[in-house]
Amino acid sequence: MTDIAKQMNQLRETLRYHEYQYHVLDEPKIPDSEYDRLFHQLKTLEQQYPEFITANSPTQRVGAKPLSGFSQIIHEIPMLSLDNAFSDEEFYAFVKRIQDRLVLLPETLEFCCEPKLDGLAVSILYVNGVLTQAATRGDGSTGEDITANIRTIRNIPLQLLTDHPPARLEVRGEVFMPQAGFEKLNELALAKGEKTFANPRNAAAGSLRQLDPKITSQRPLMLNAYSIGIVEGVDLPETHYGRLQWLKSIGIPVNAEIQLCDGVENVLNFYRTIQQKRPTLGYDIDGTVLKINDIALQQELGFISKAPRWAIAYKFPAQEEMTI
Ligand SMILES: NC(=O)n1nc(-c2ccco2)nc1N
Repeated sequence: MTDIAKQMNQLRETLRYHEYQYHVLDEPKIPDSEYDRLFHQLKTLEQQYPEFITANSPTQRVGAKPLSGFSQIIHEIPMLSLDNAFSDEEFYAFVKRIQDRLVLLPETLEFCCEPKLDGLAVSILYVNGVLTQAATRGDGSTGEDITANIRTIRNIPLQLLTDHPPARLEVRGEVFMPQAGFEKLNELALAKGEKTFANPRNAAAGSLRQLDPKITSQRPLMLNAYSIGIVEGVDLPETHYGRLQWLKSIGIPVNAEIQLCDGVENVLNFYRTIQQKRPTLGYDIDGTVLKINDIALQQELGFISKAPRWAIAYKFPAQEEMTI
């Protein structure tokens, strides 16, 4: 490989490292200006030596041309929906159903507790560590191919940060728009006499459904992963929390509020703590998702038709609708 090509690959690795530090660990090691300088340096070299451009270079996030439409993708593993609870009593009933079903009941039940992000569920497939395909949840069995738009989301890595990537890894998570970005987008739209969005969830959905990736690329979208679908060629941790930590270690952003809670009272404390923090999070949530942490127990409990027996969305009381 020529020295130029080596220099370009080195720049790509450096940029990927700093993207990880900034977007996943929230611990930037360099100022944005230095990142922009490195990015511009790589962009310039790629313009001078286009033969050395790689598909997953950090400069290749925005697709060339708009699509004429979205093709359909069938989910190999259906994307499940969640049963809801709206009170402590309904959560207790959910736990009792679990206790009644488990053959060997552990002393206490450990839950992985997560904020329930109010965005759009997506599925992102990495083949040998490279972002290859992405789809909306759709009806749970079939979704729309939004690969070109997902590639433009800055905190989603175009390739996994590991020397031993799994043959296939499907990351499932929520794409959302932070409130600050939503307000700025609506101000811009108002100033340009364009339509505004009623709420960040609609703004995220509208941005992901753009046929032109250049438009999506200008929208302040983020992903937080919350589960794994297809996985081949790697031994995963045996707990849900352990799997989320593993995703984070290979470059996938995971929500910072996620906690392990042992026993029902600690789970309810988490619910109330997140409810209190809700106005300060900077993004919309509509409750929490409380999951049995042990994978073997999840598998023993299985699903009722589409929803899992091992997880429940405990929602907050409806807020008065926002008026724009
Ligand atoms: N929306 C959201 O934040 N979700 N959704 C799940 C989920 C849906 C199905 C299994 O897990 N988990 C979280 N944190």
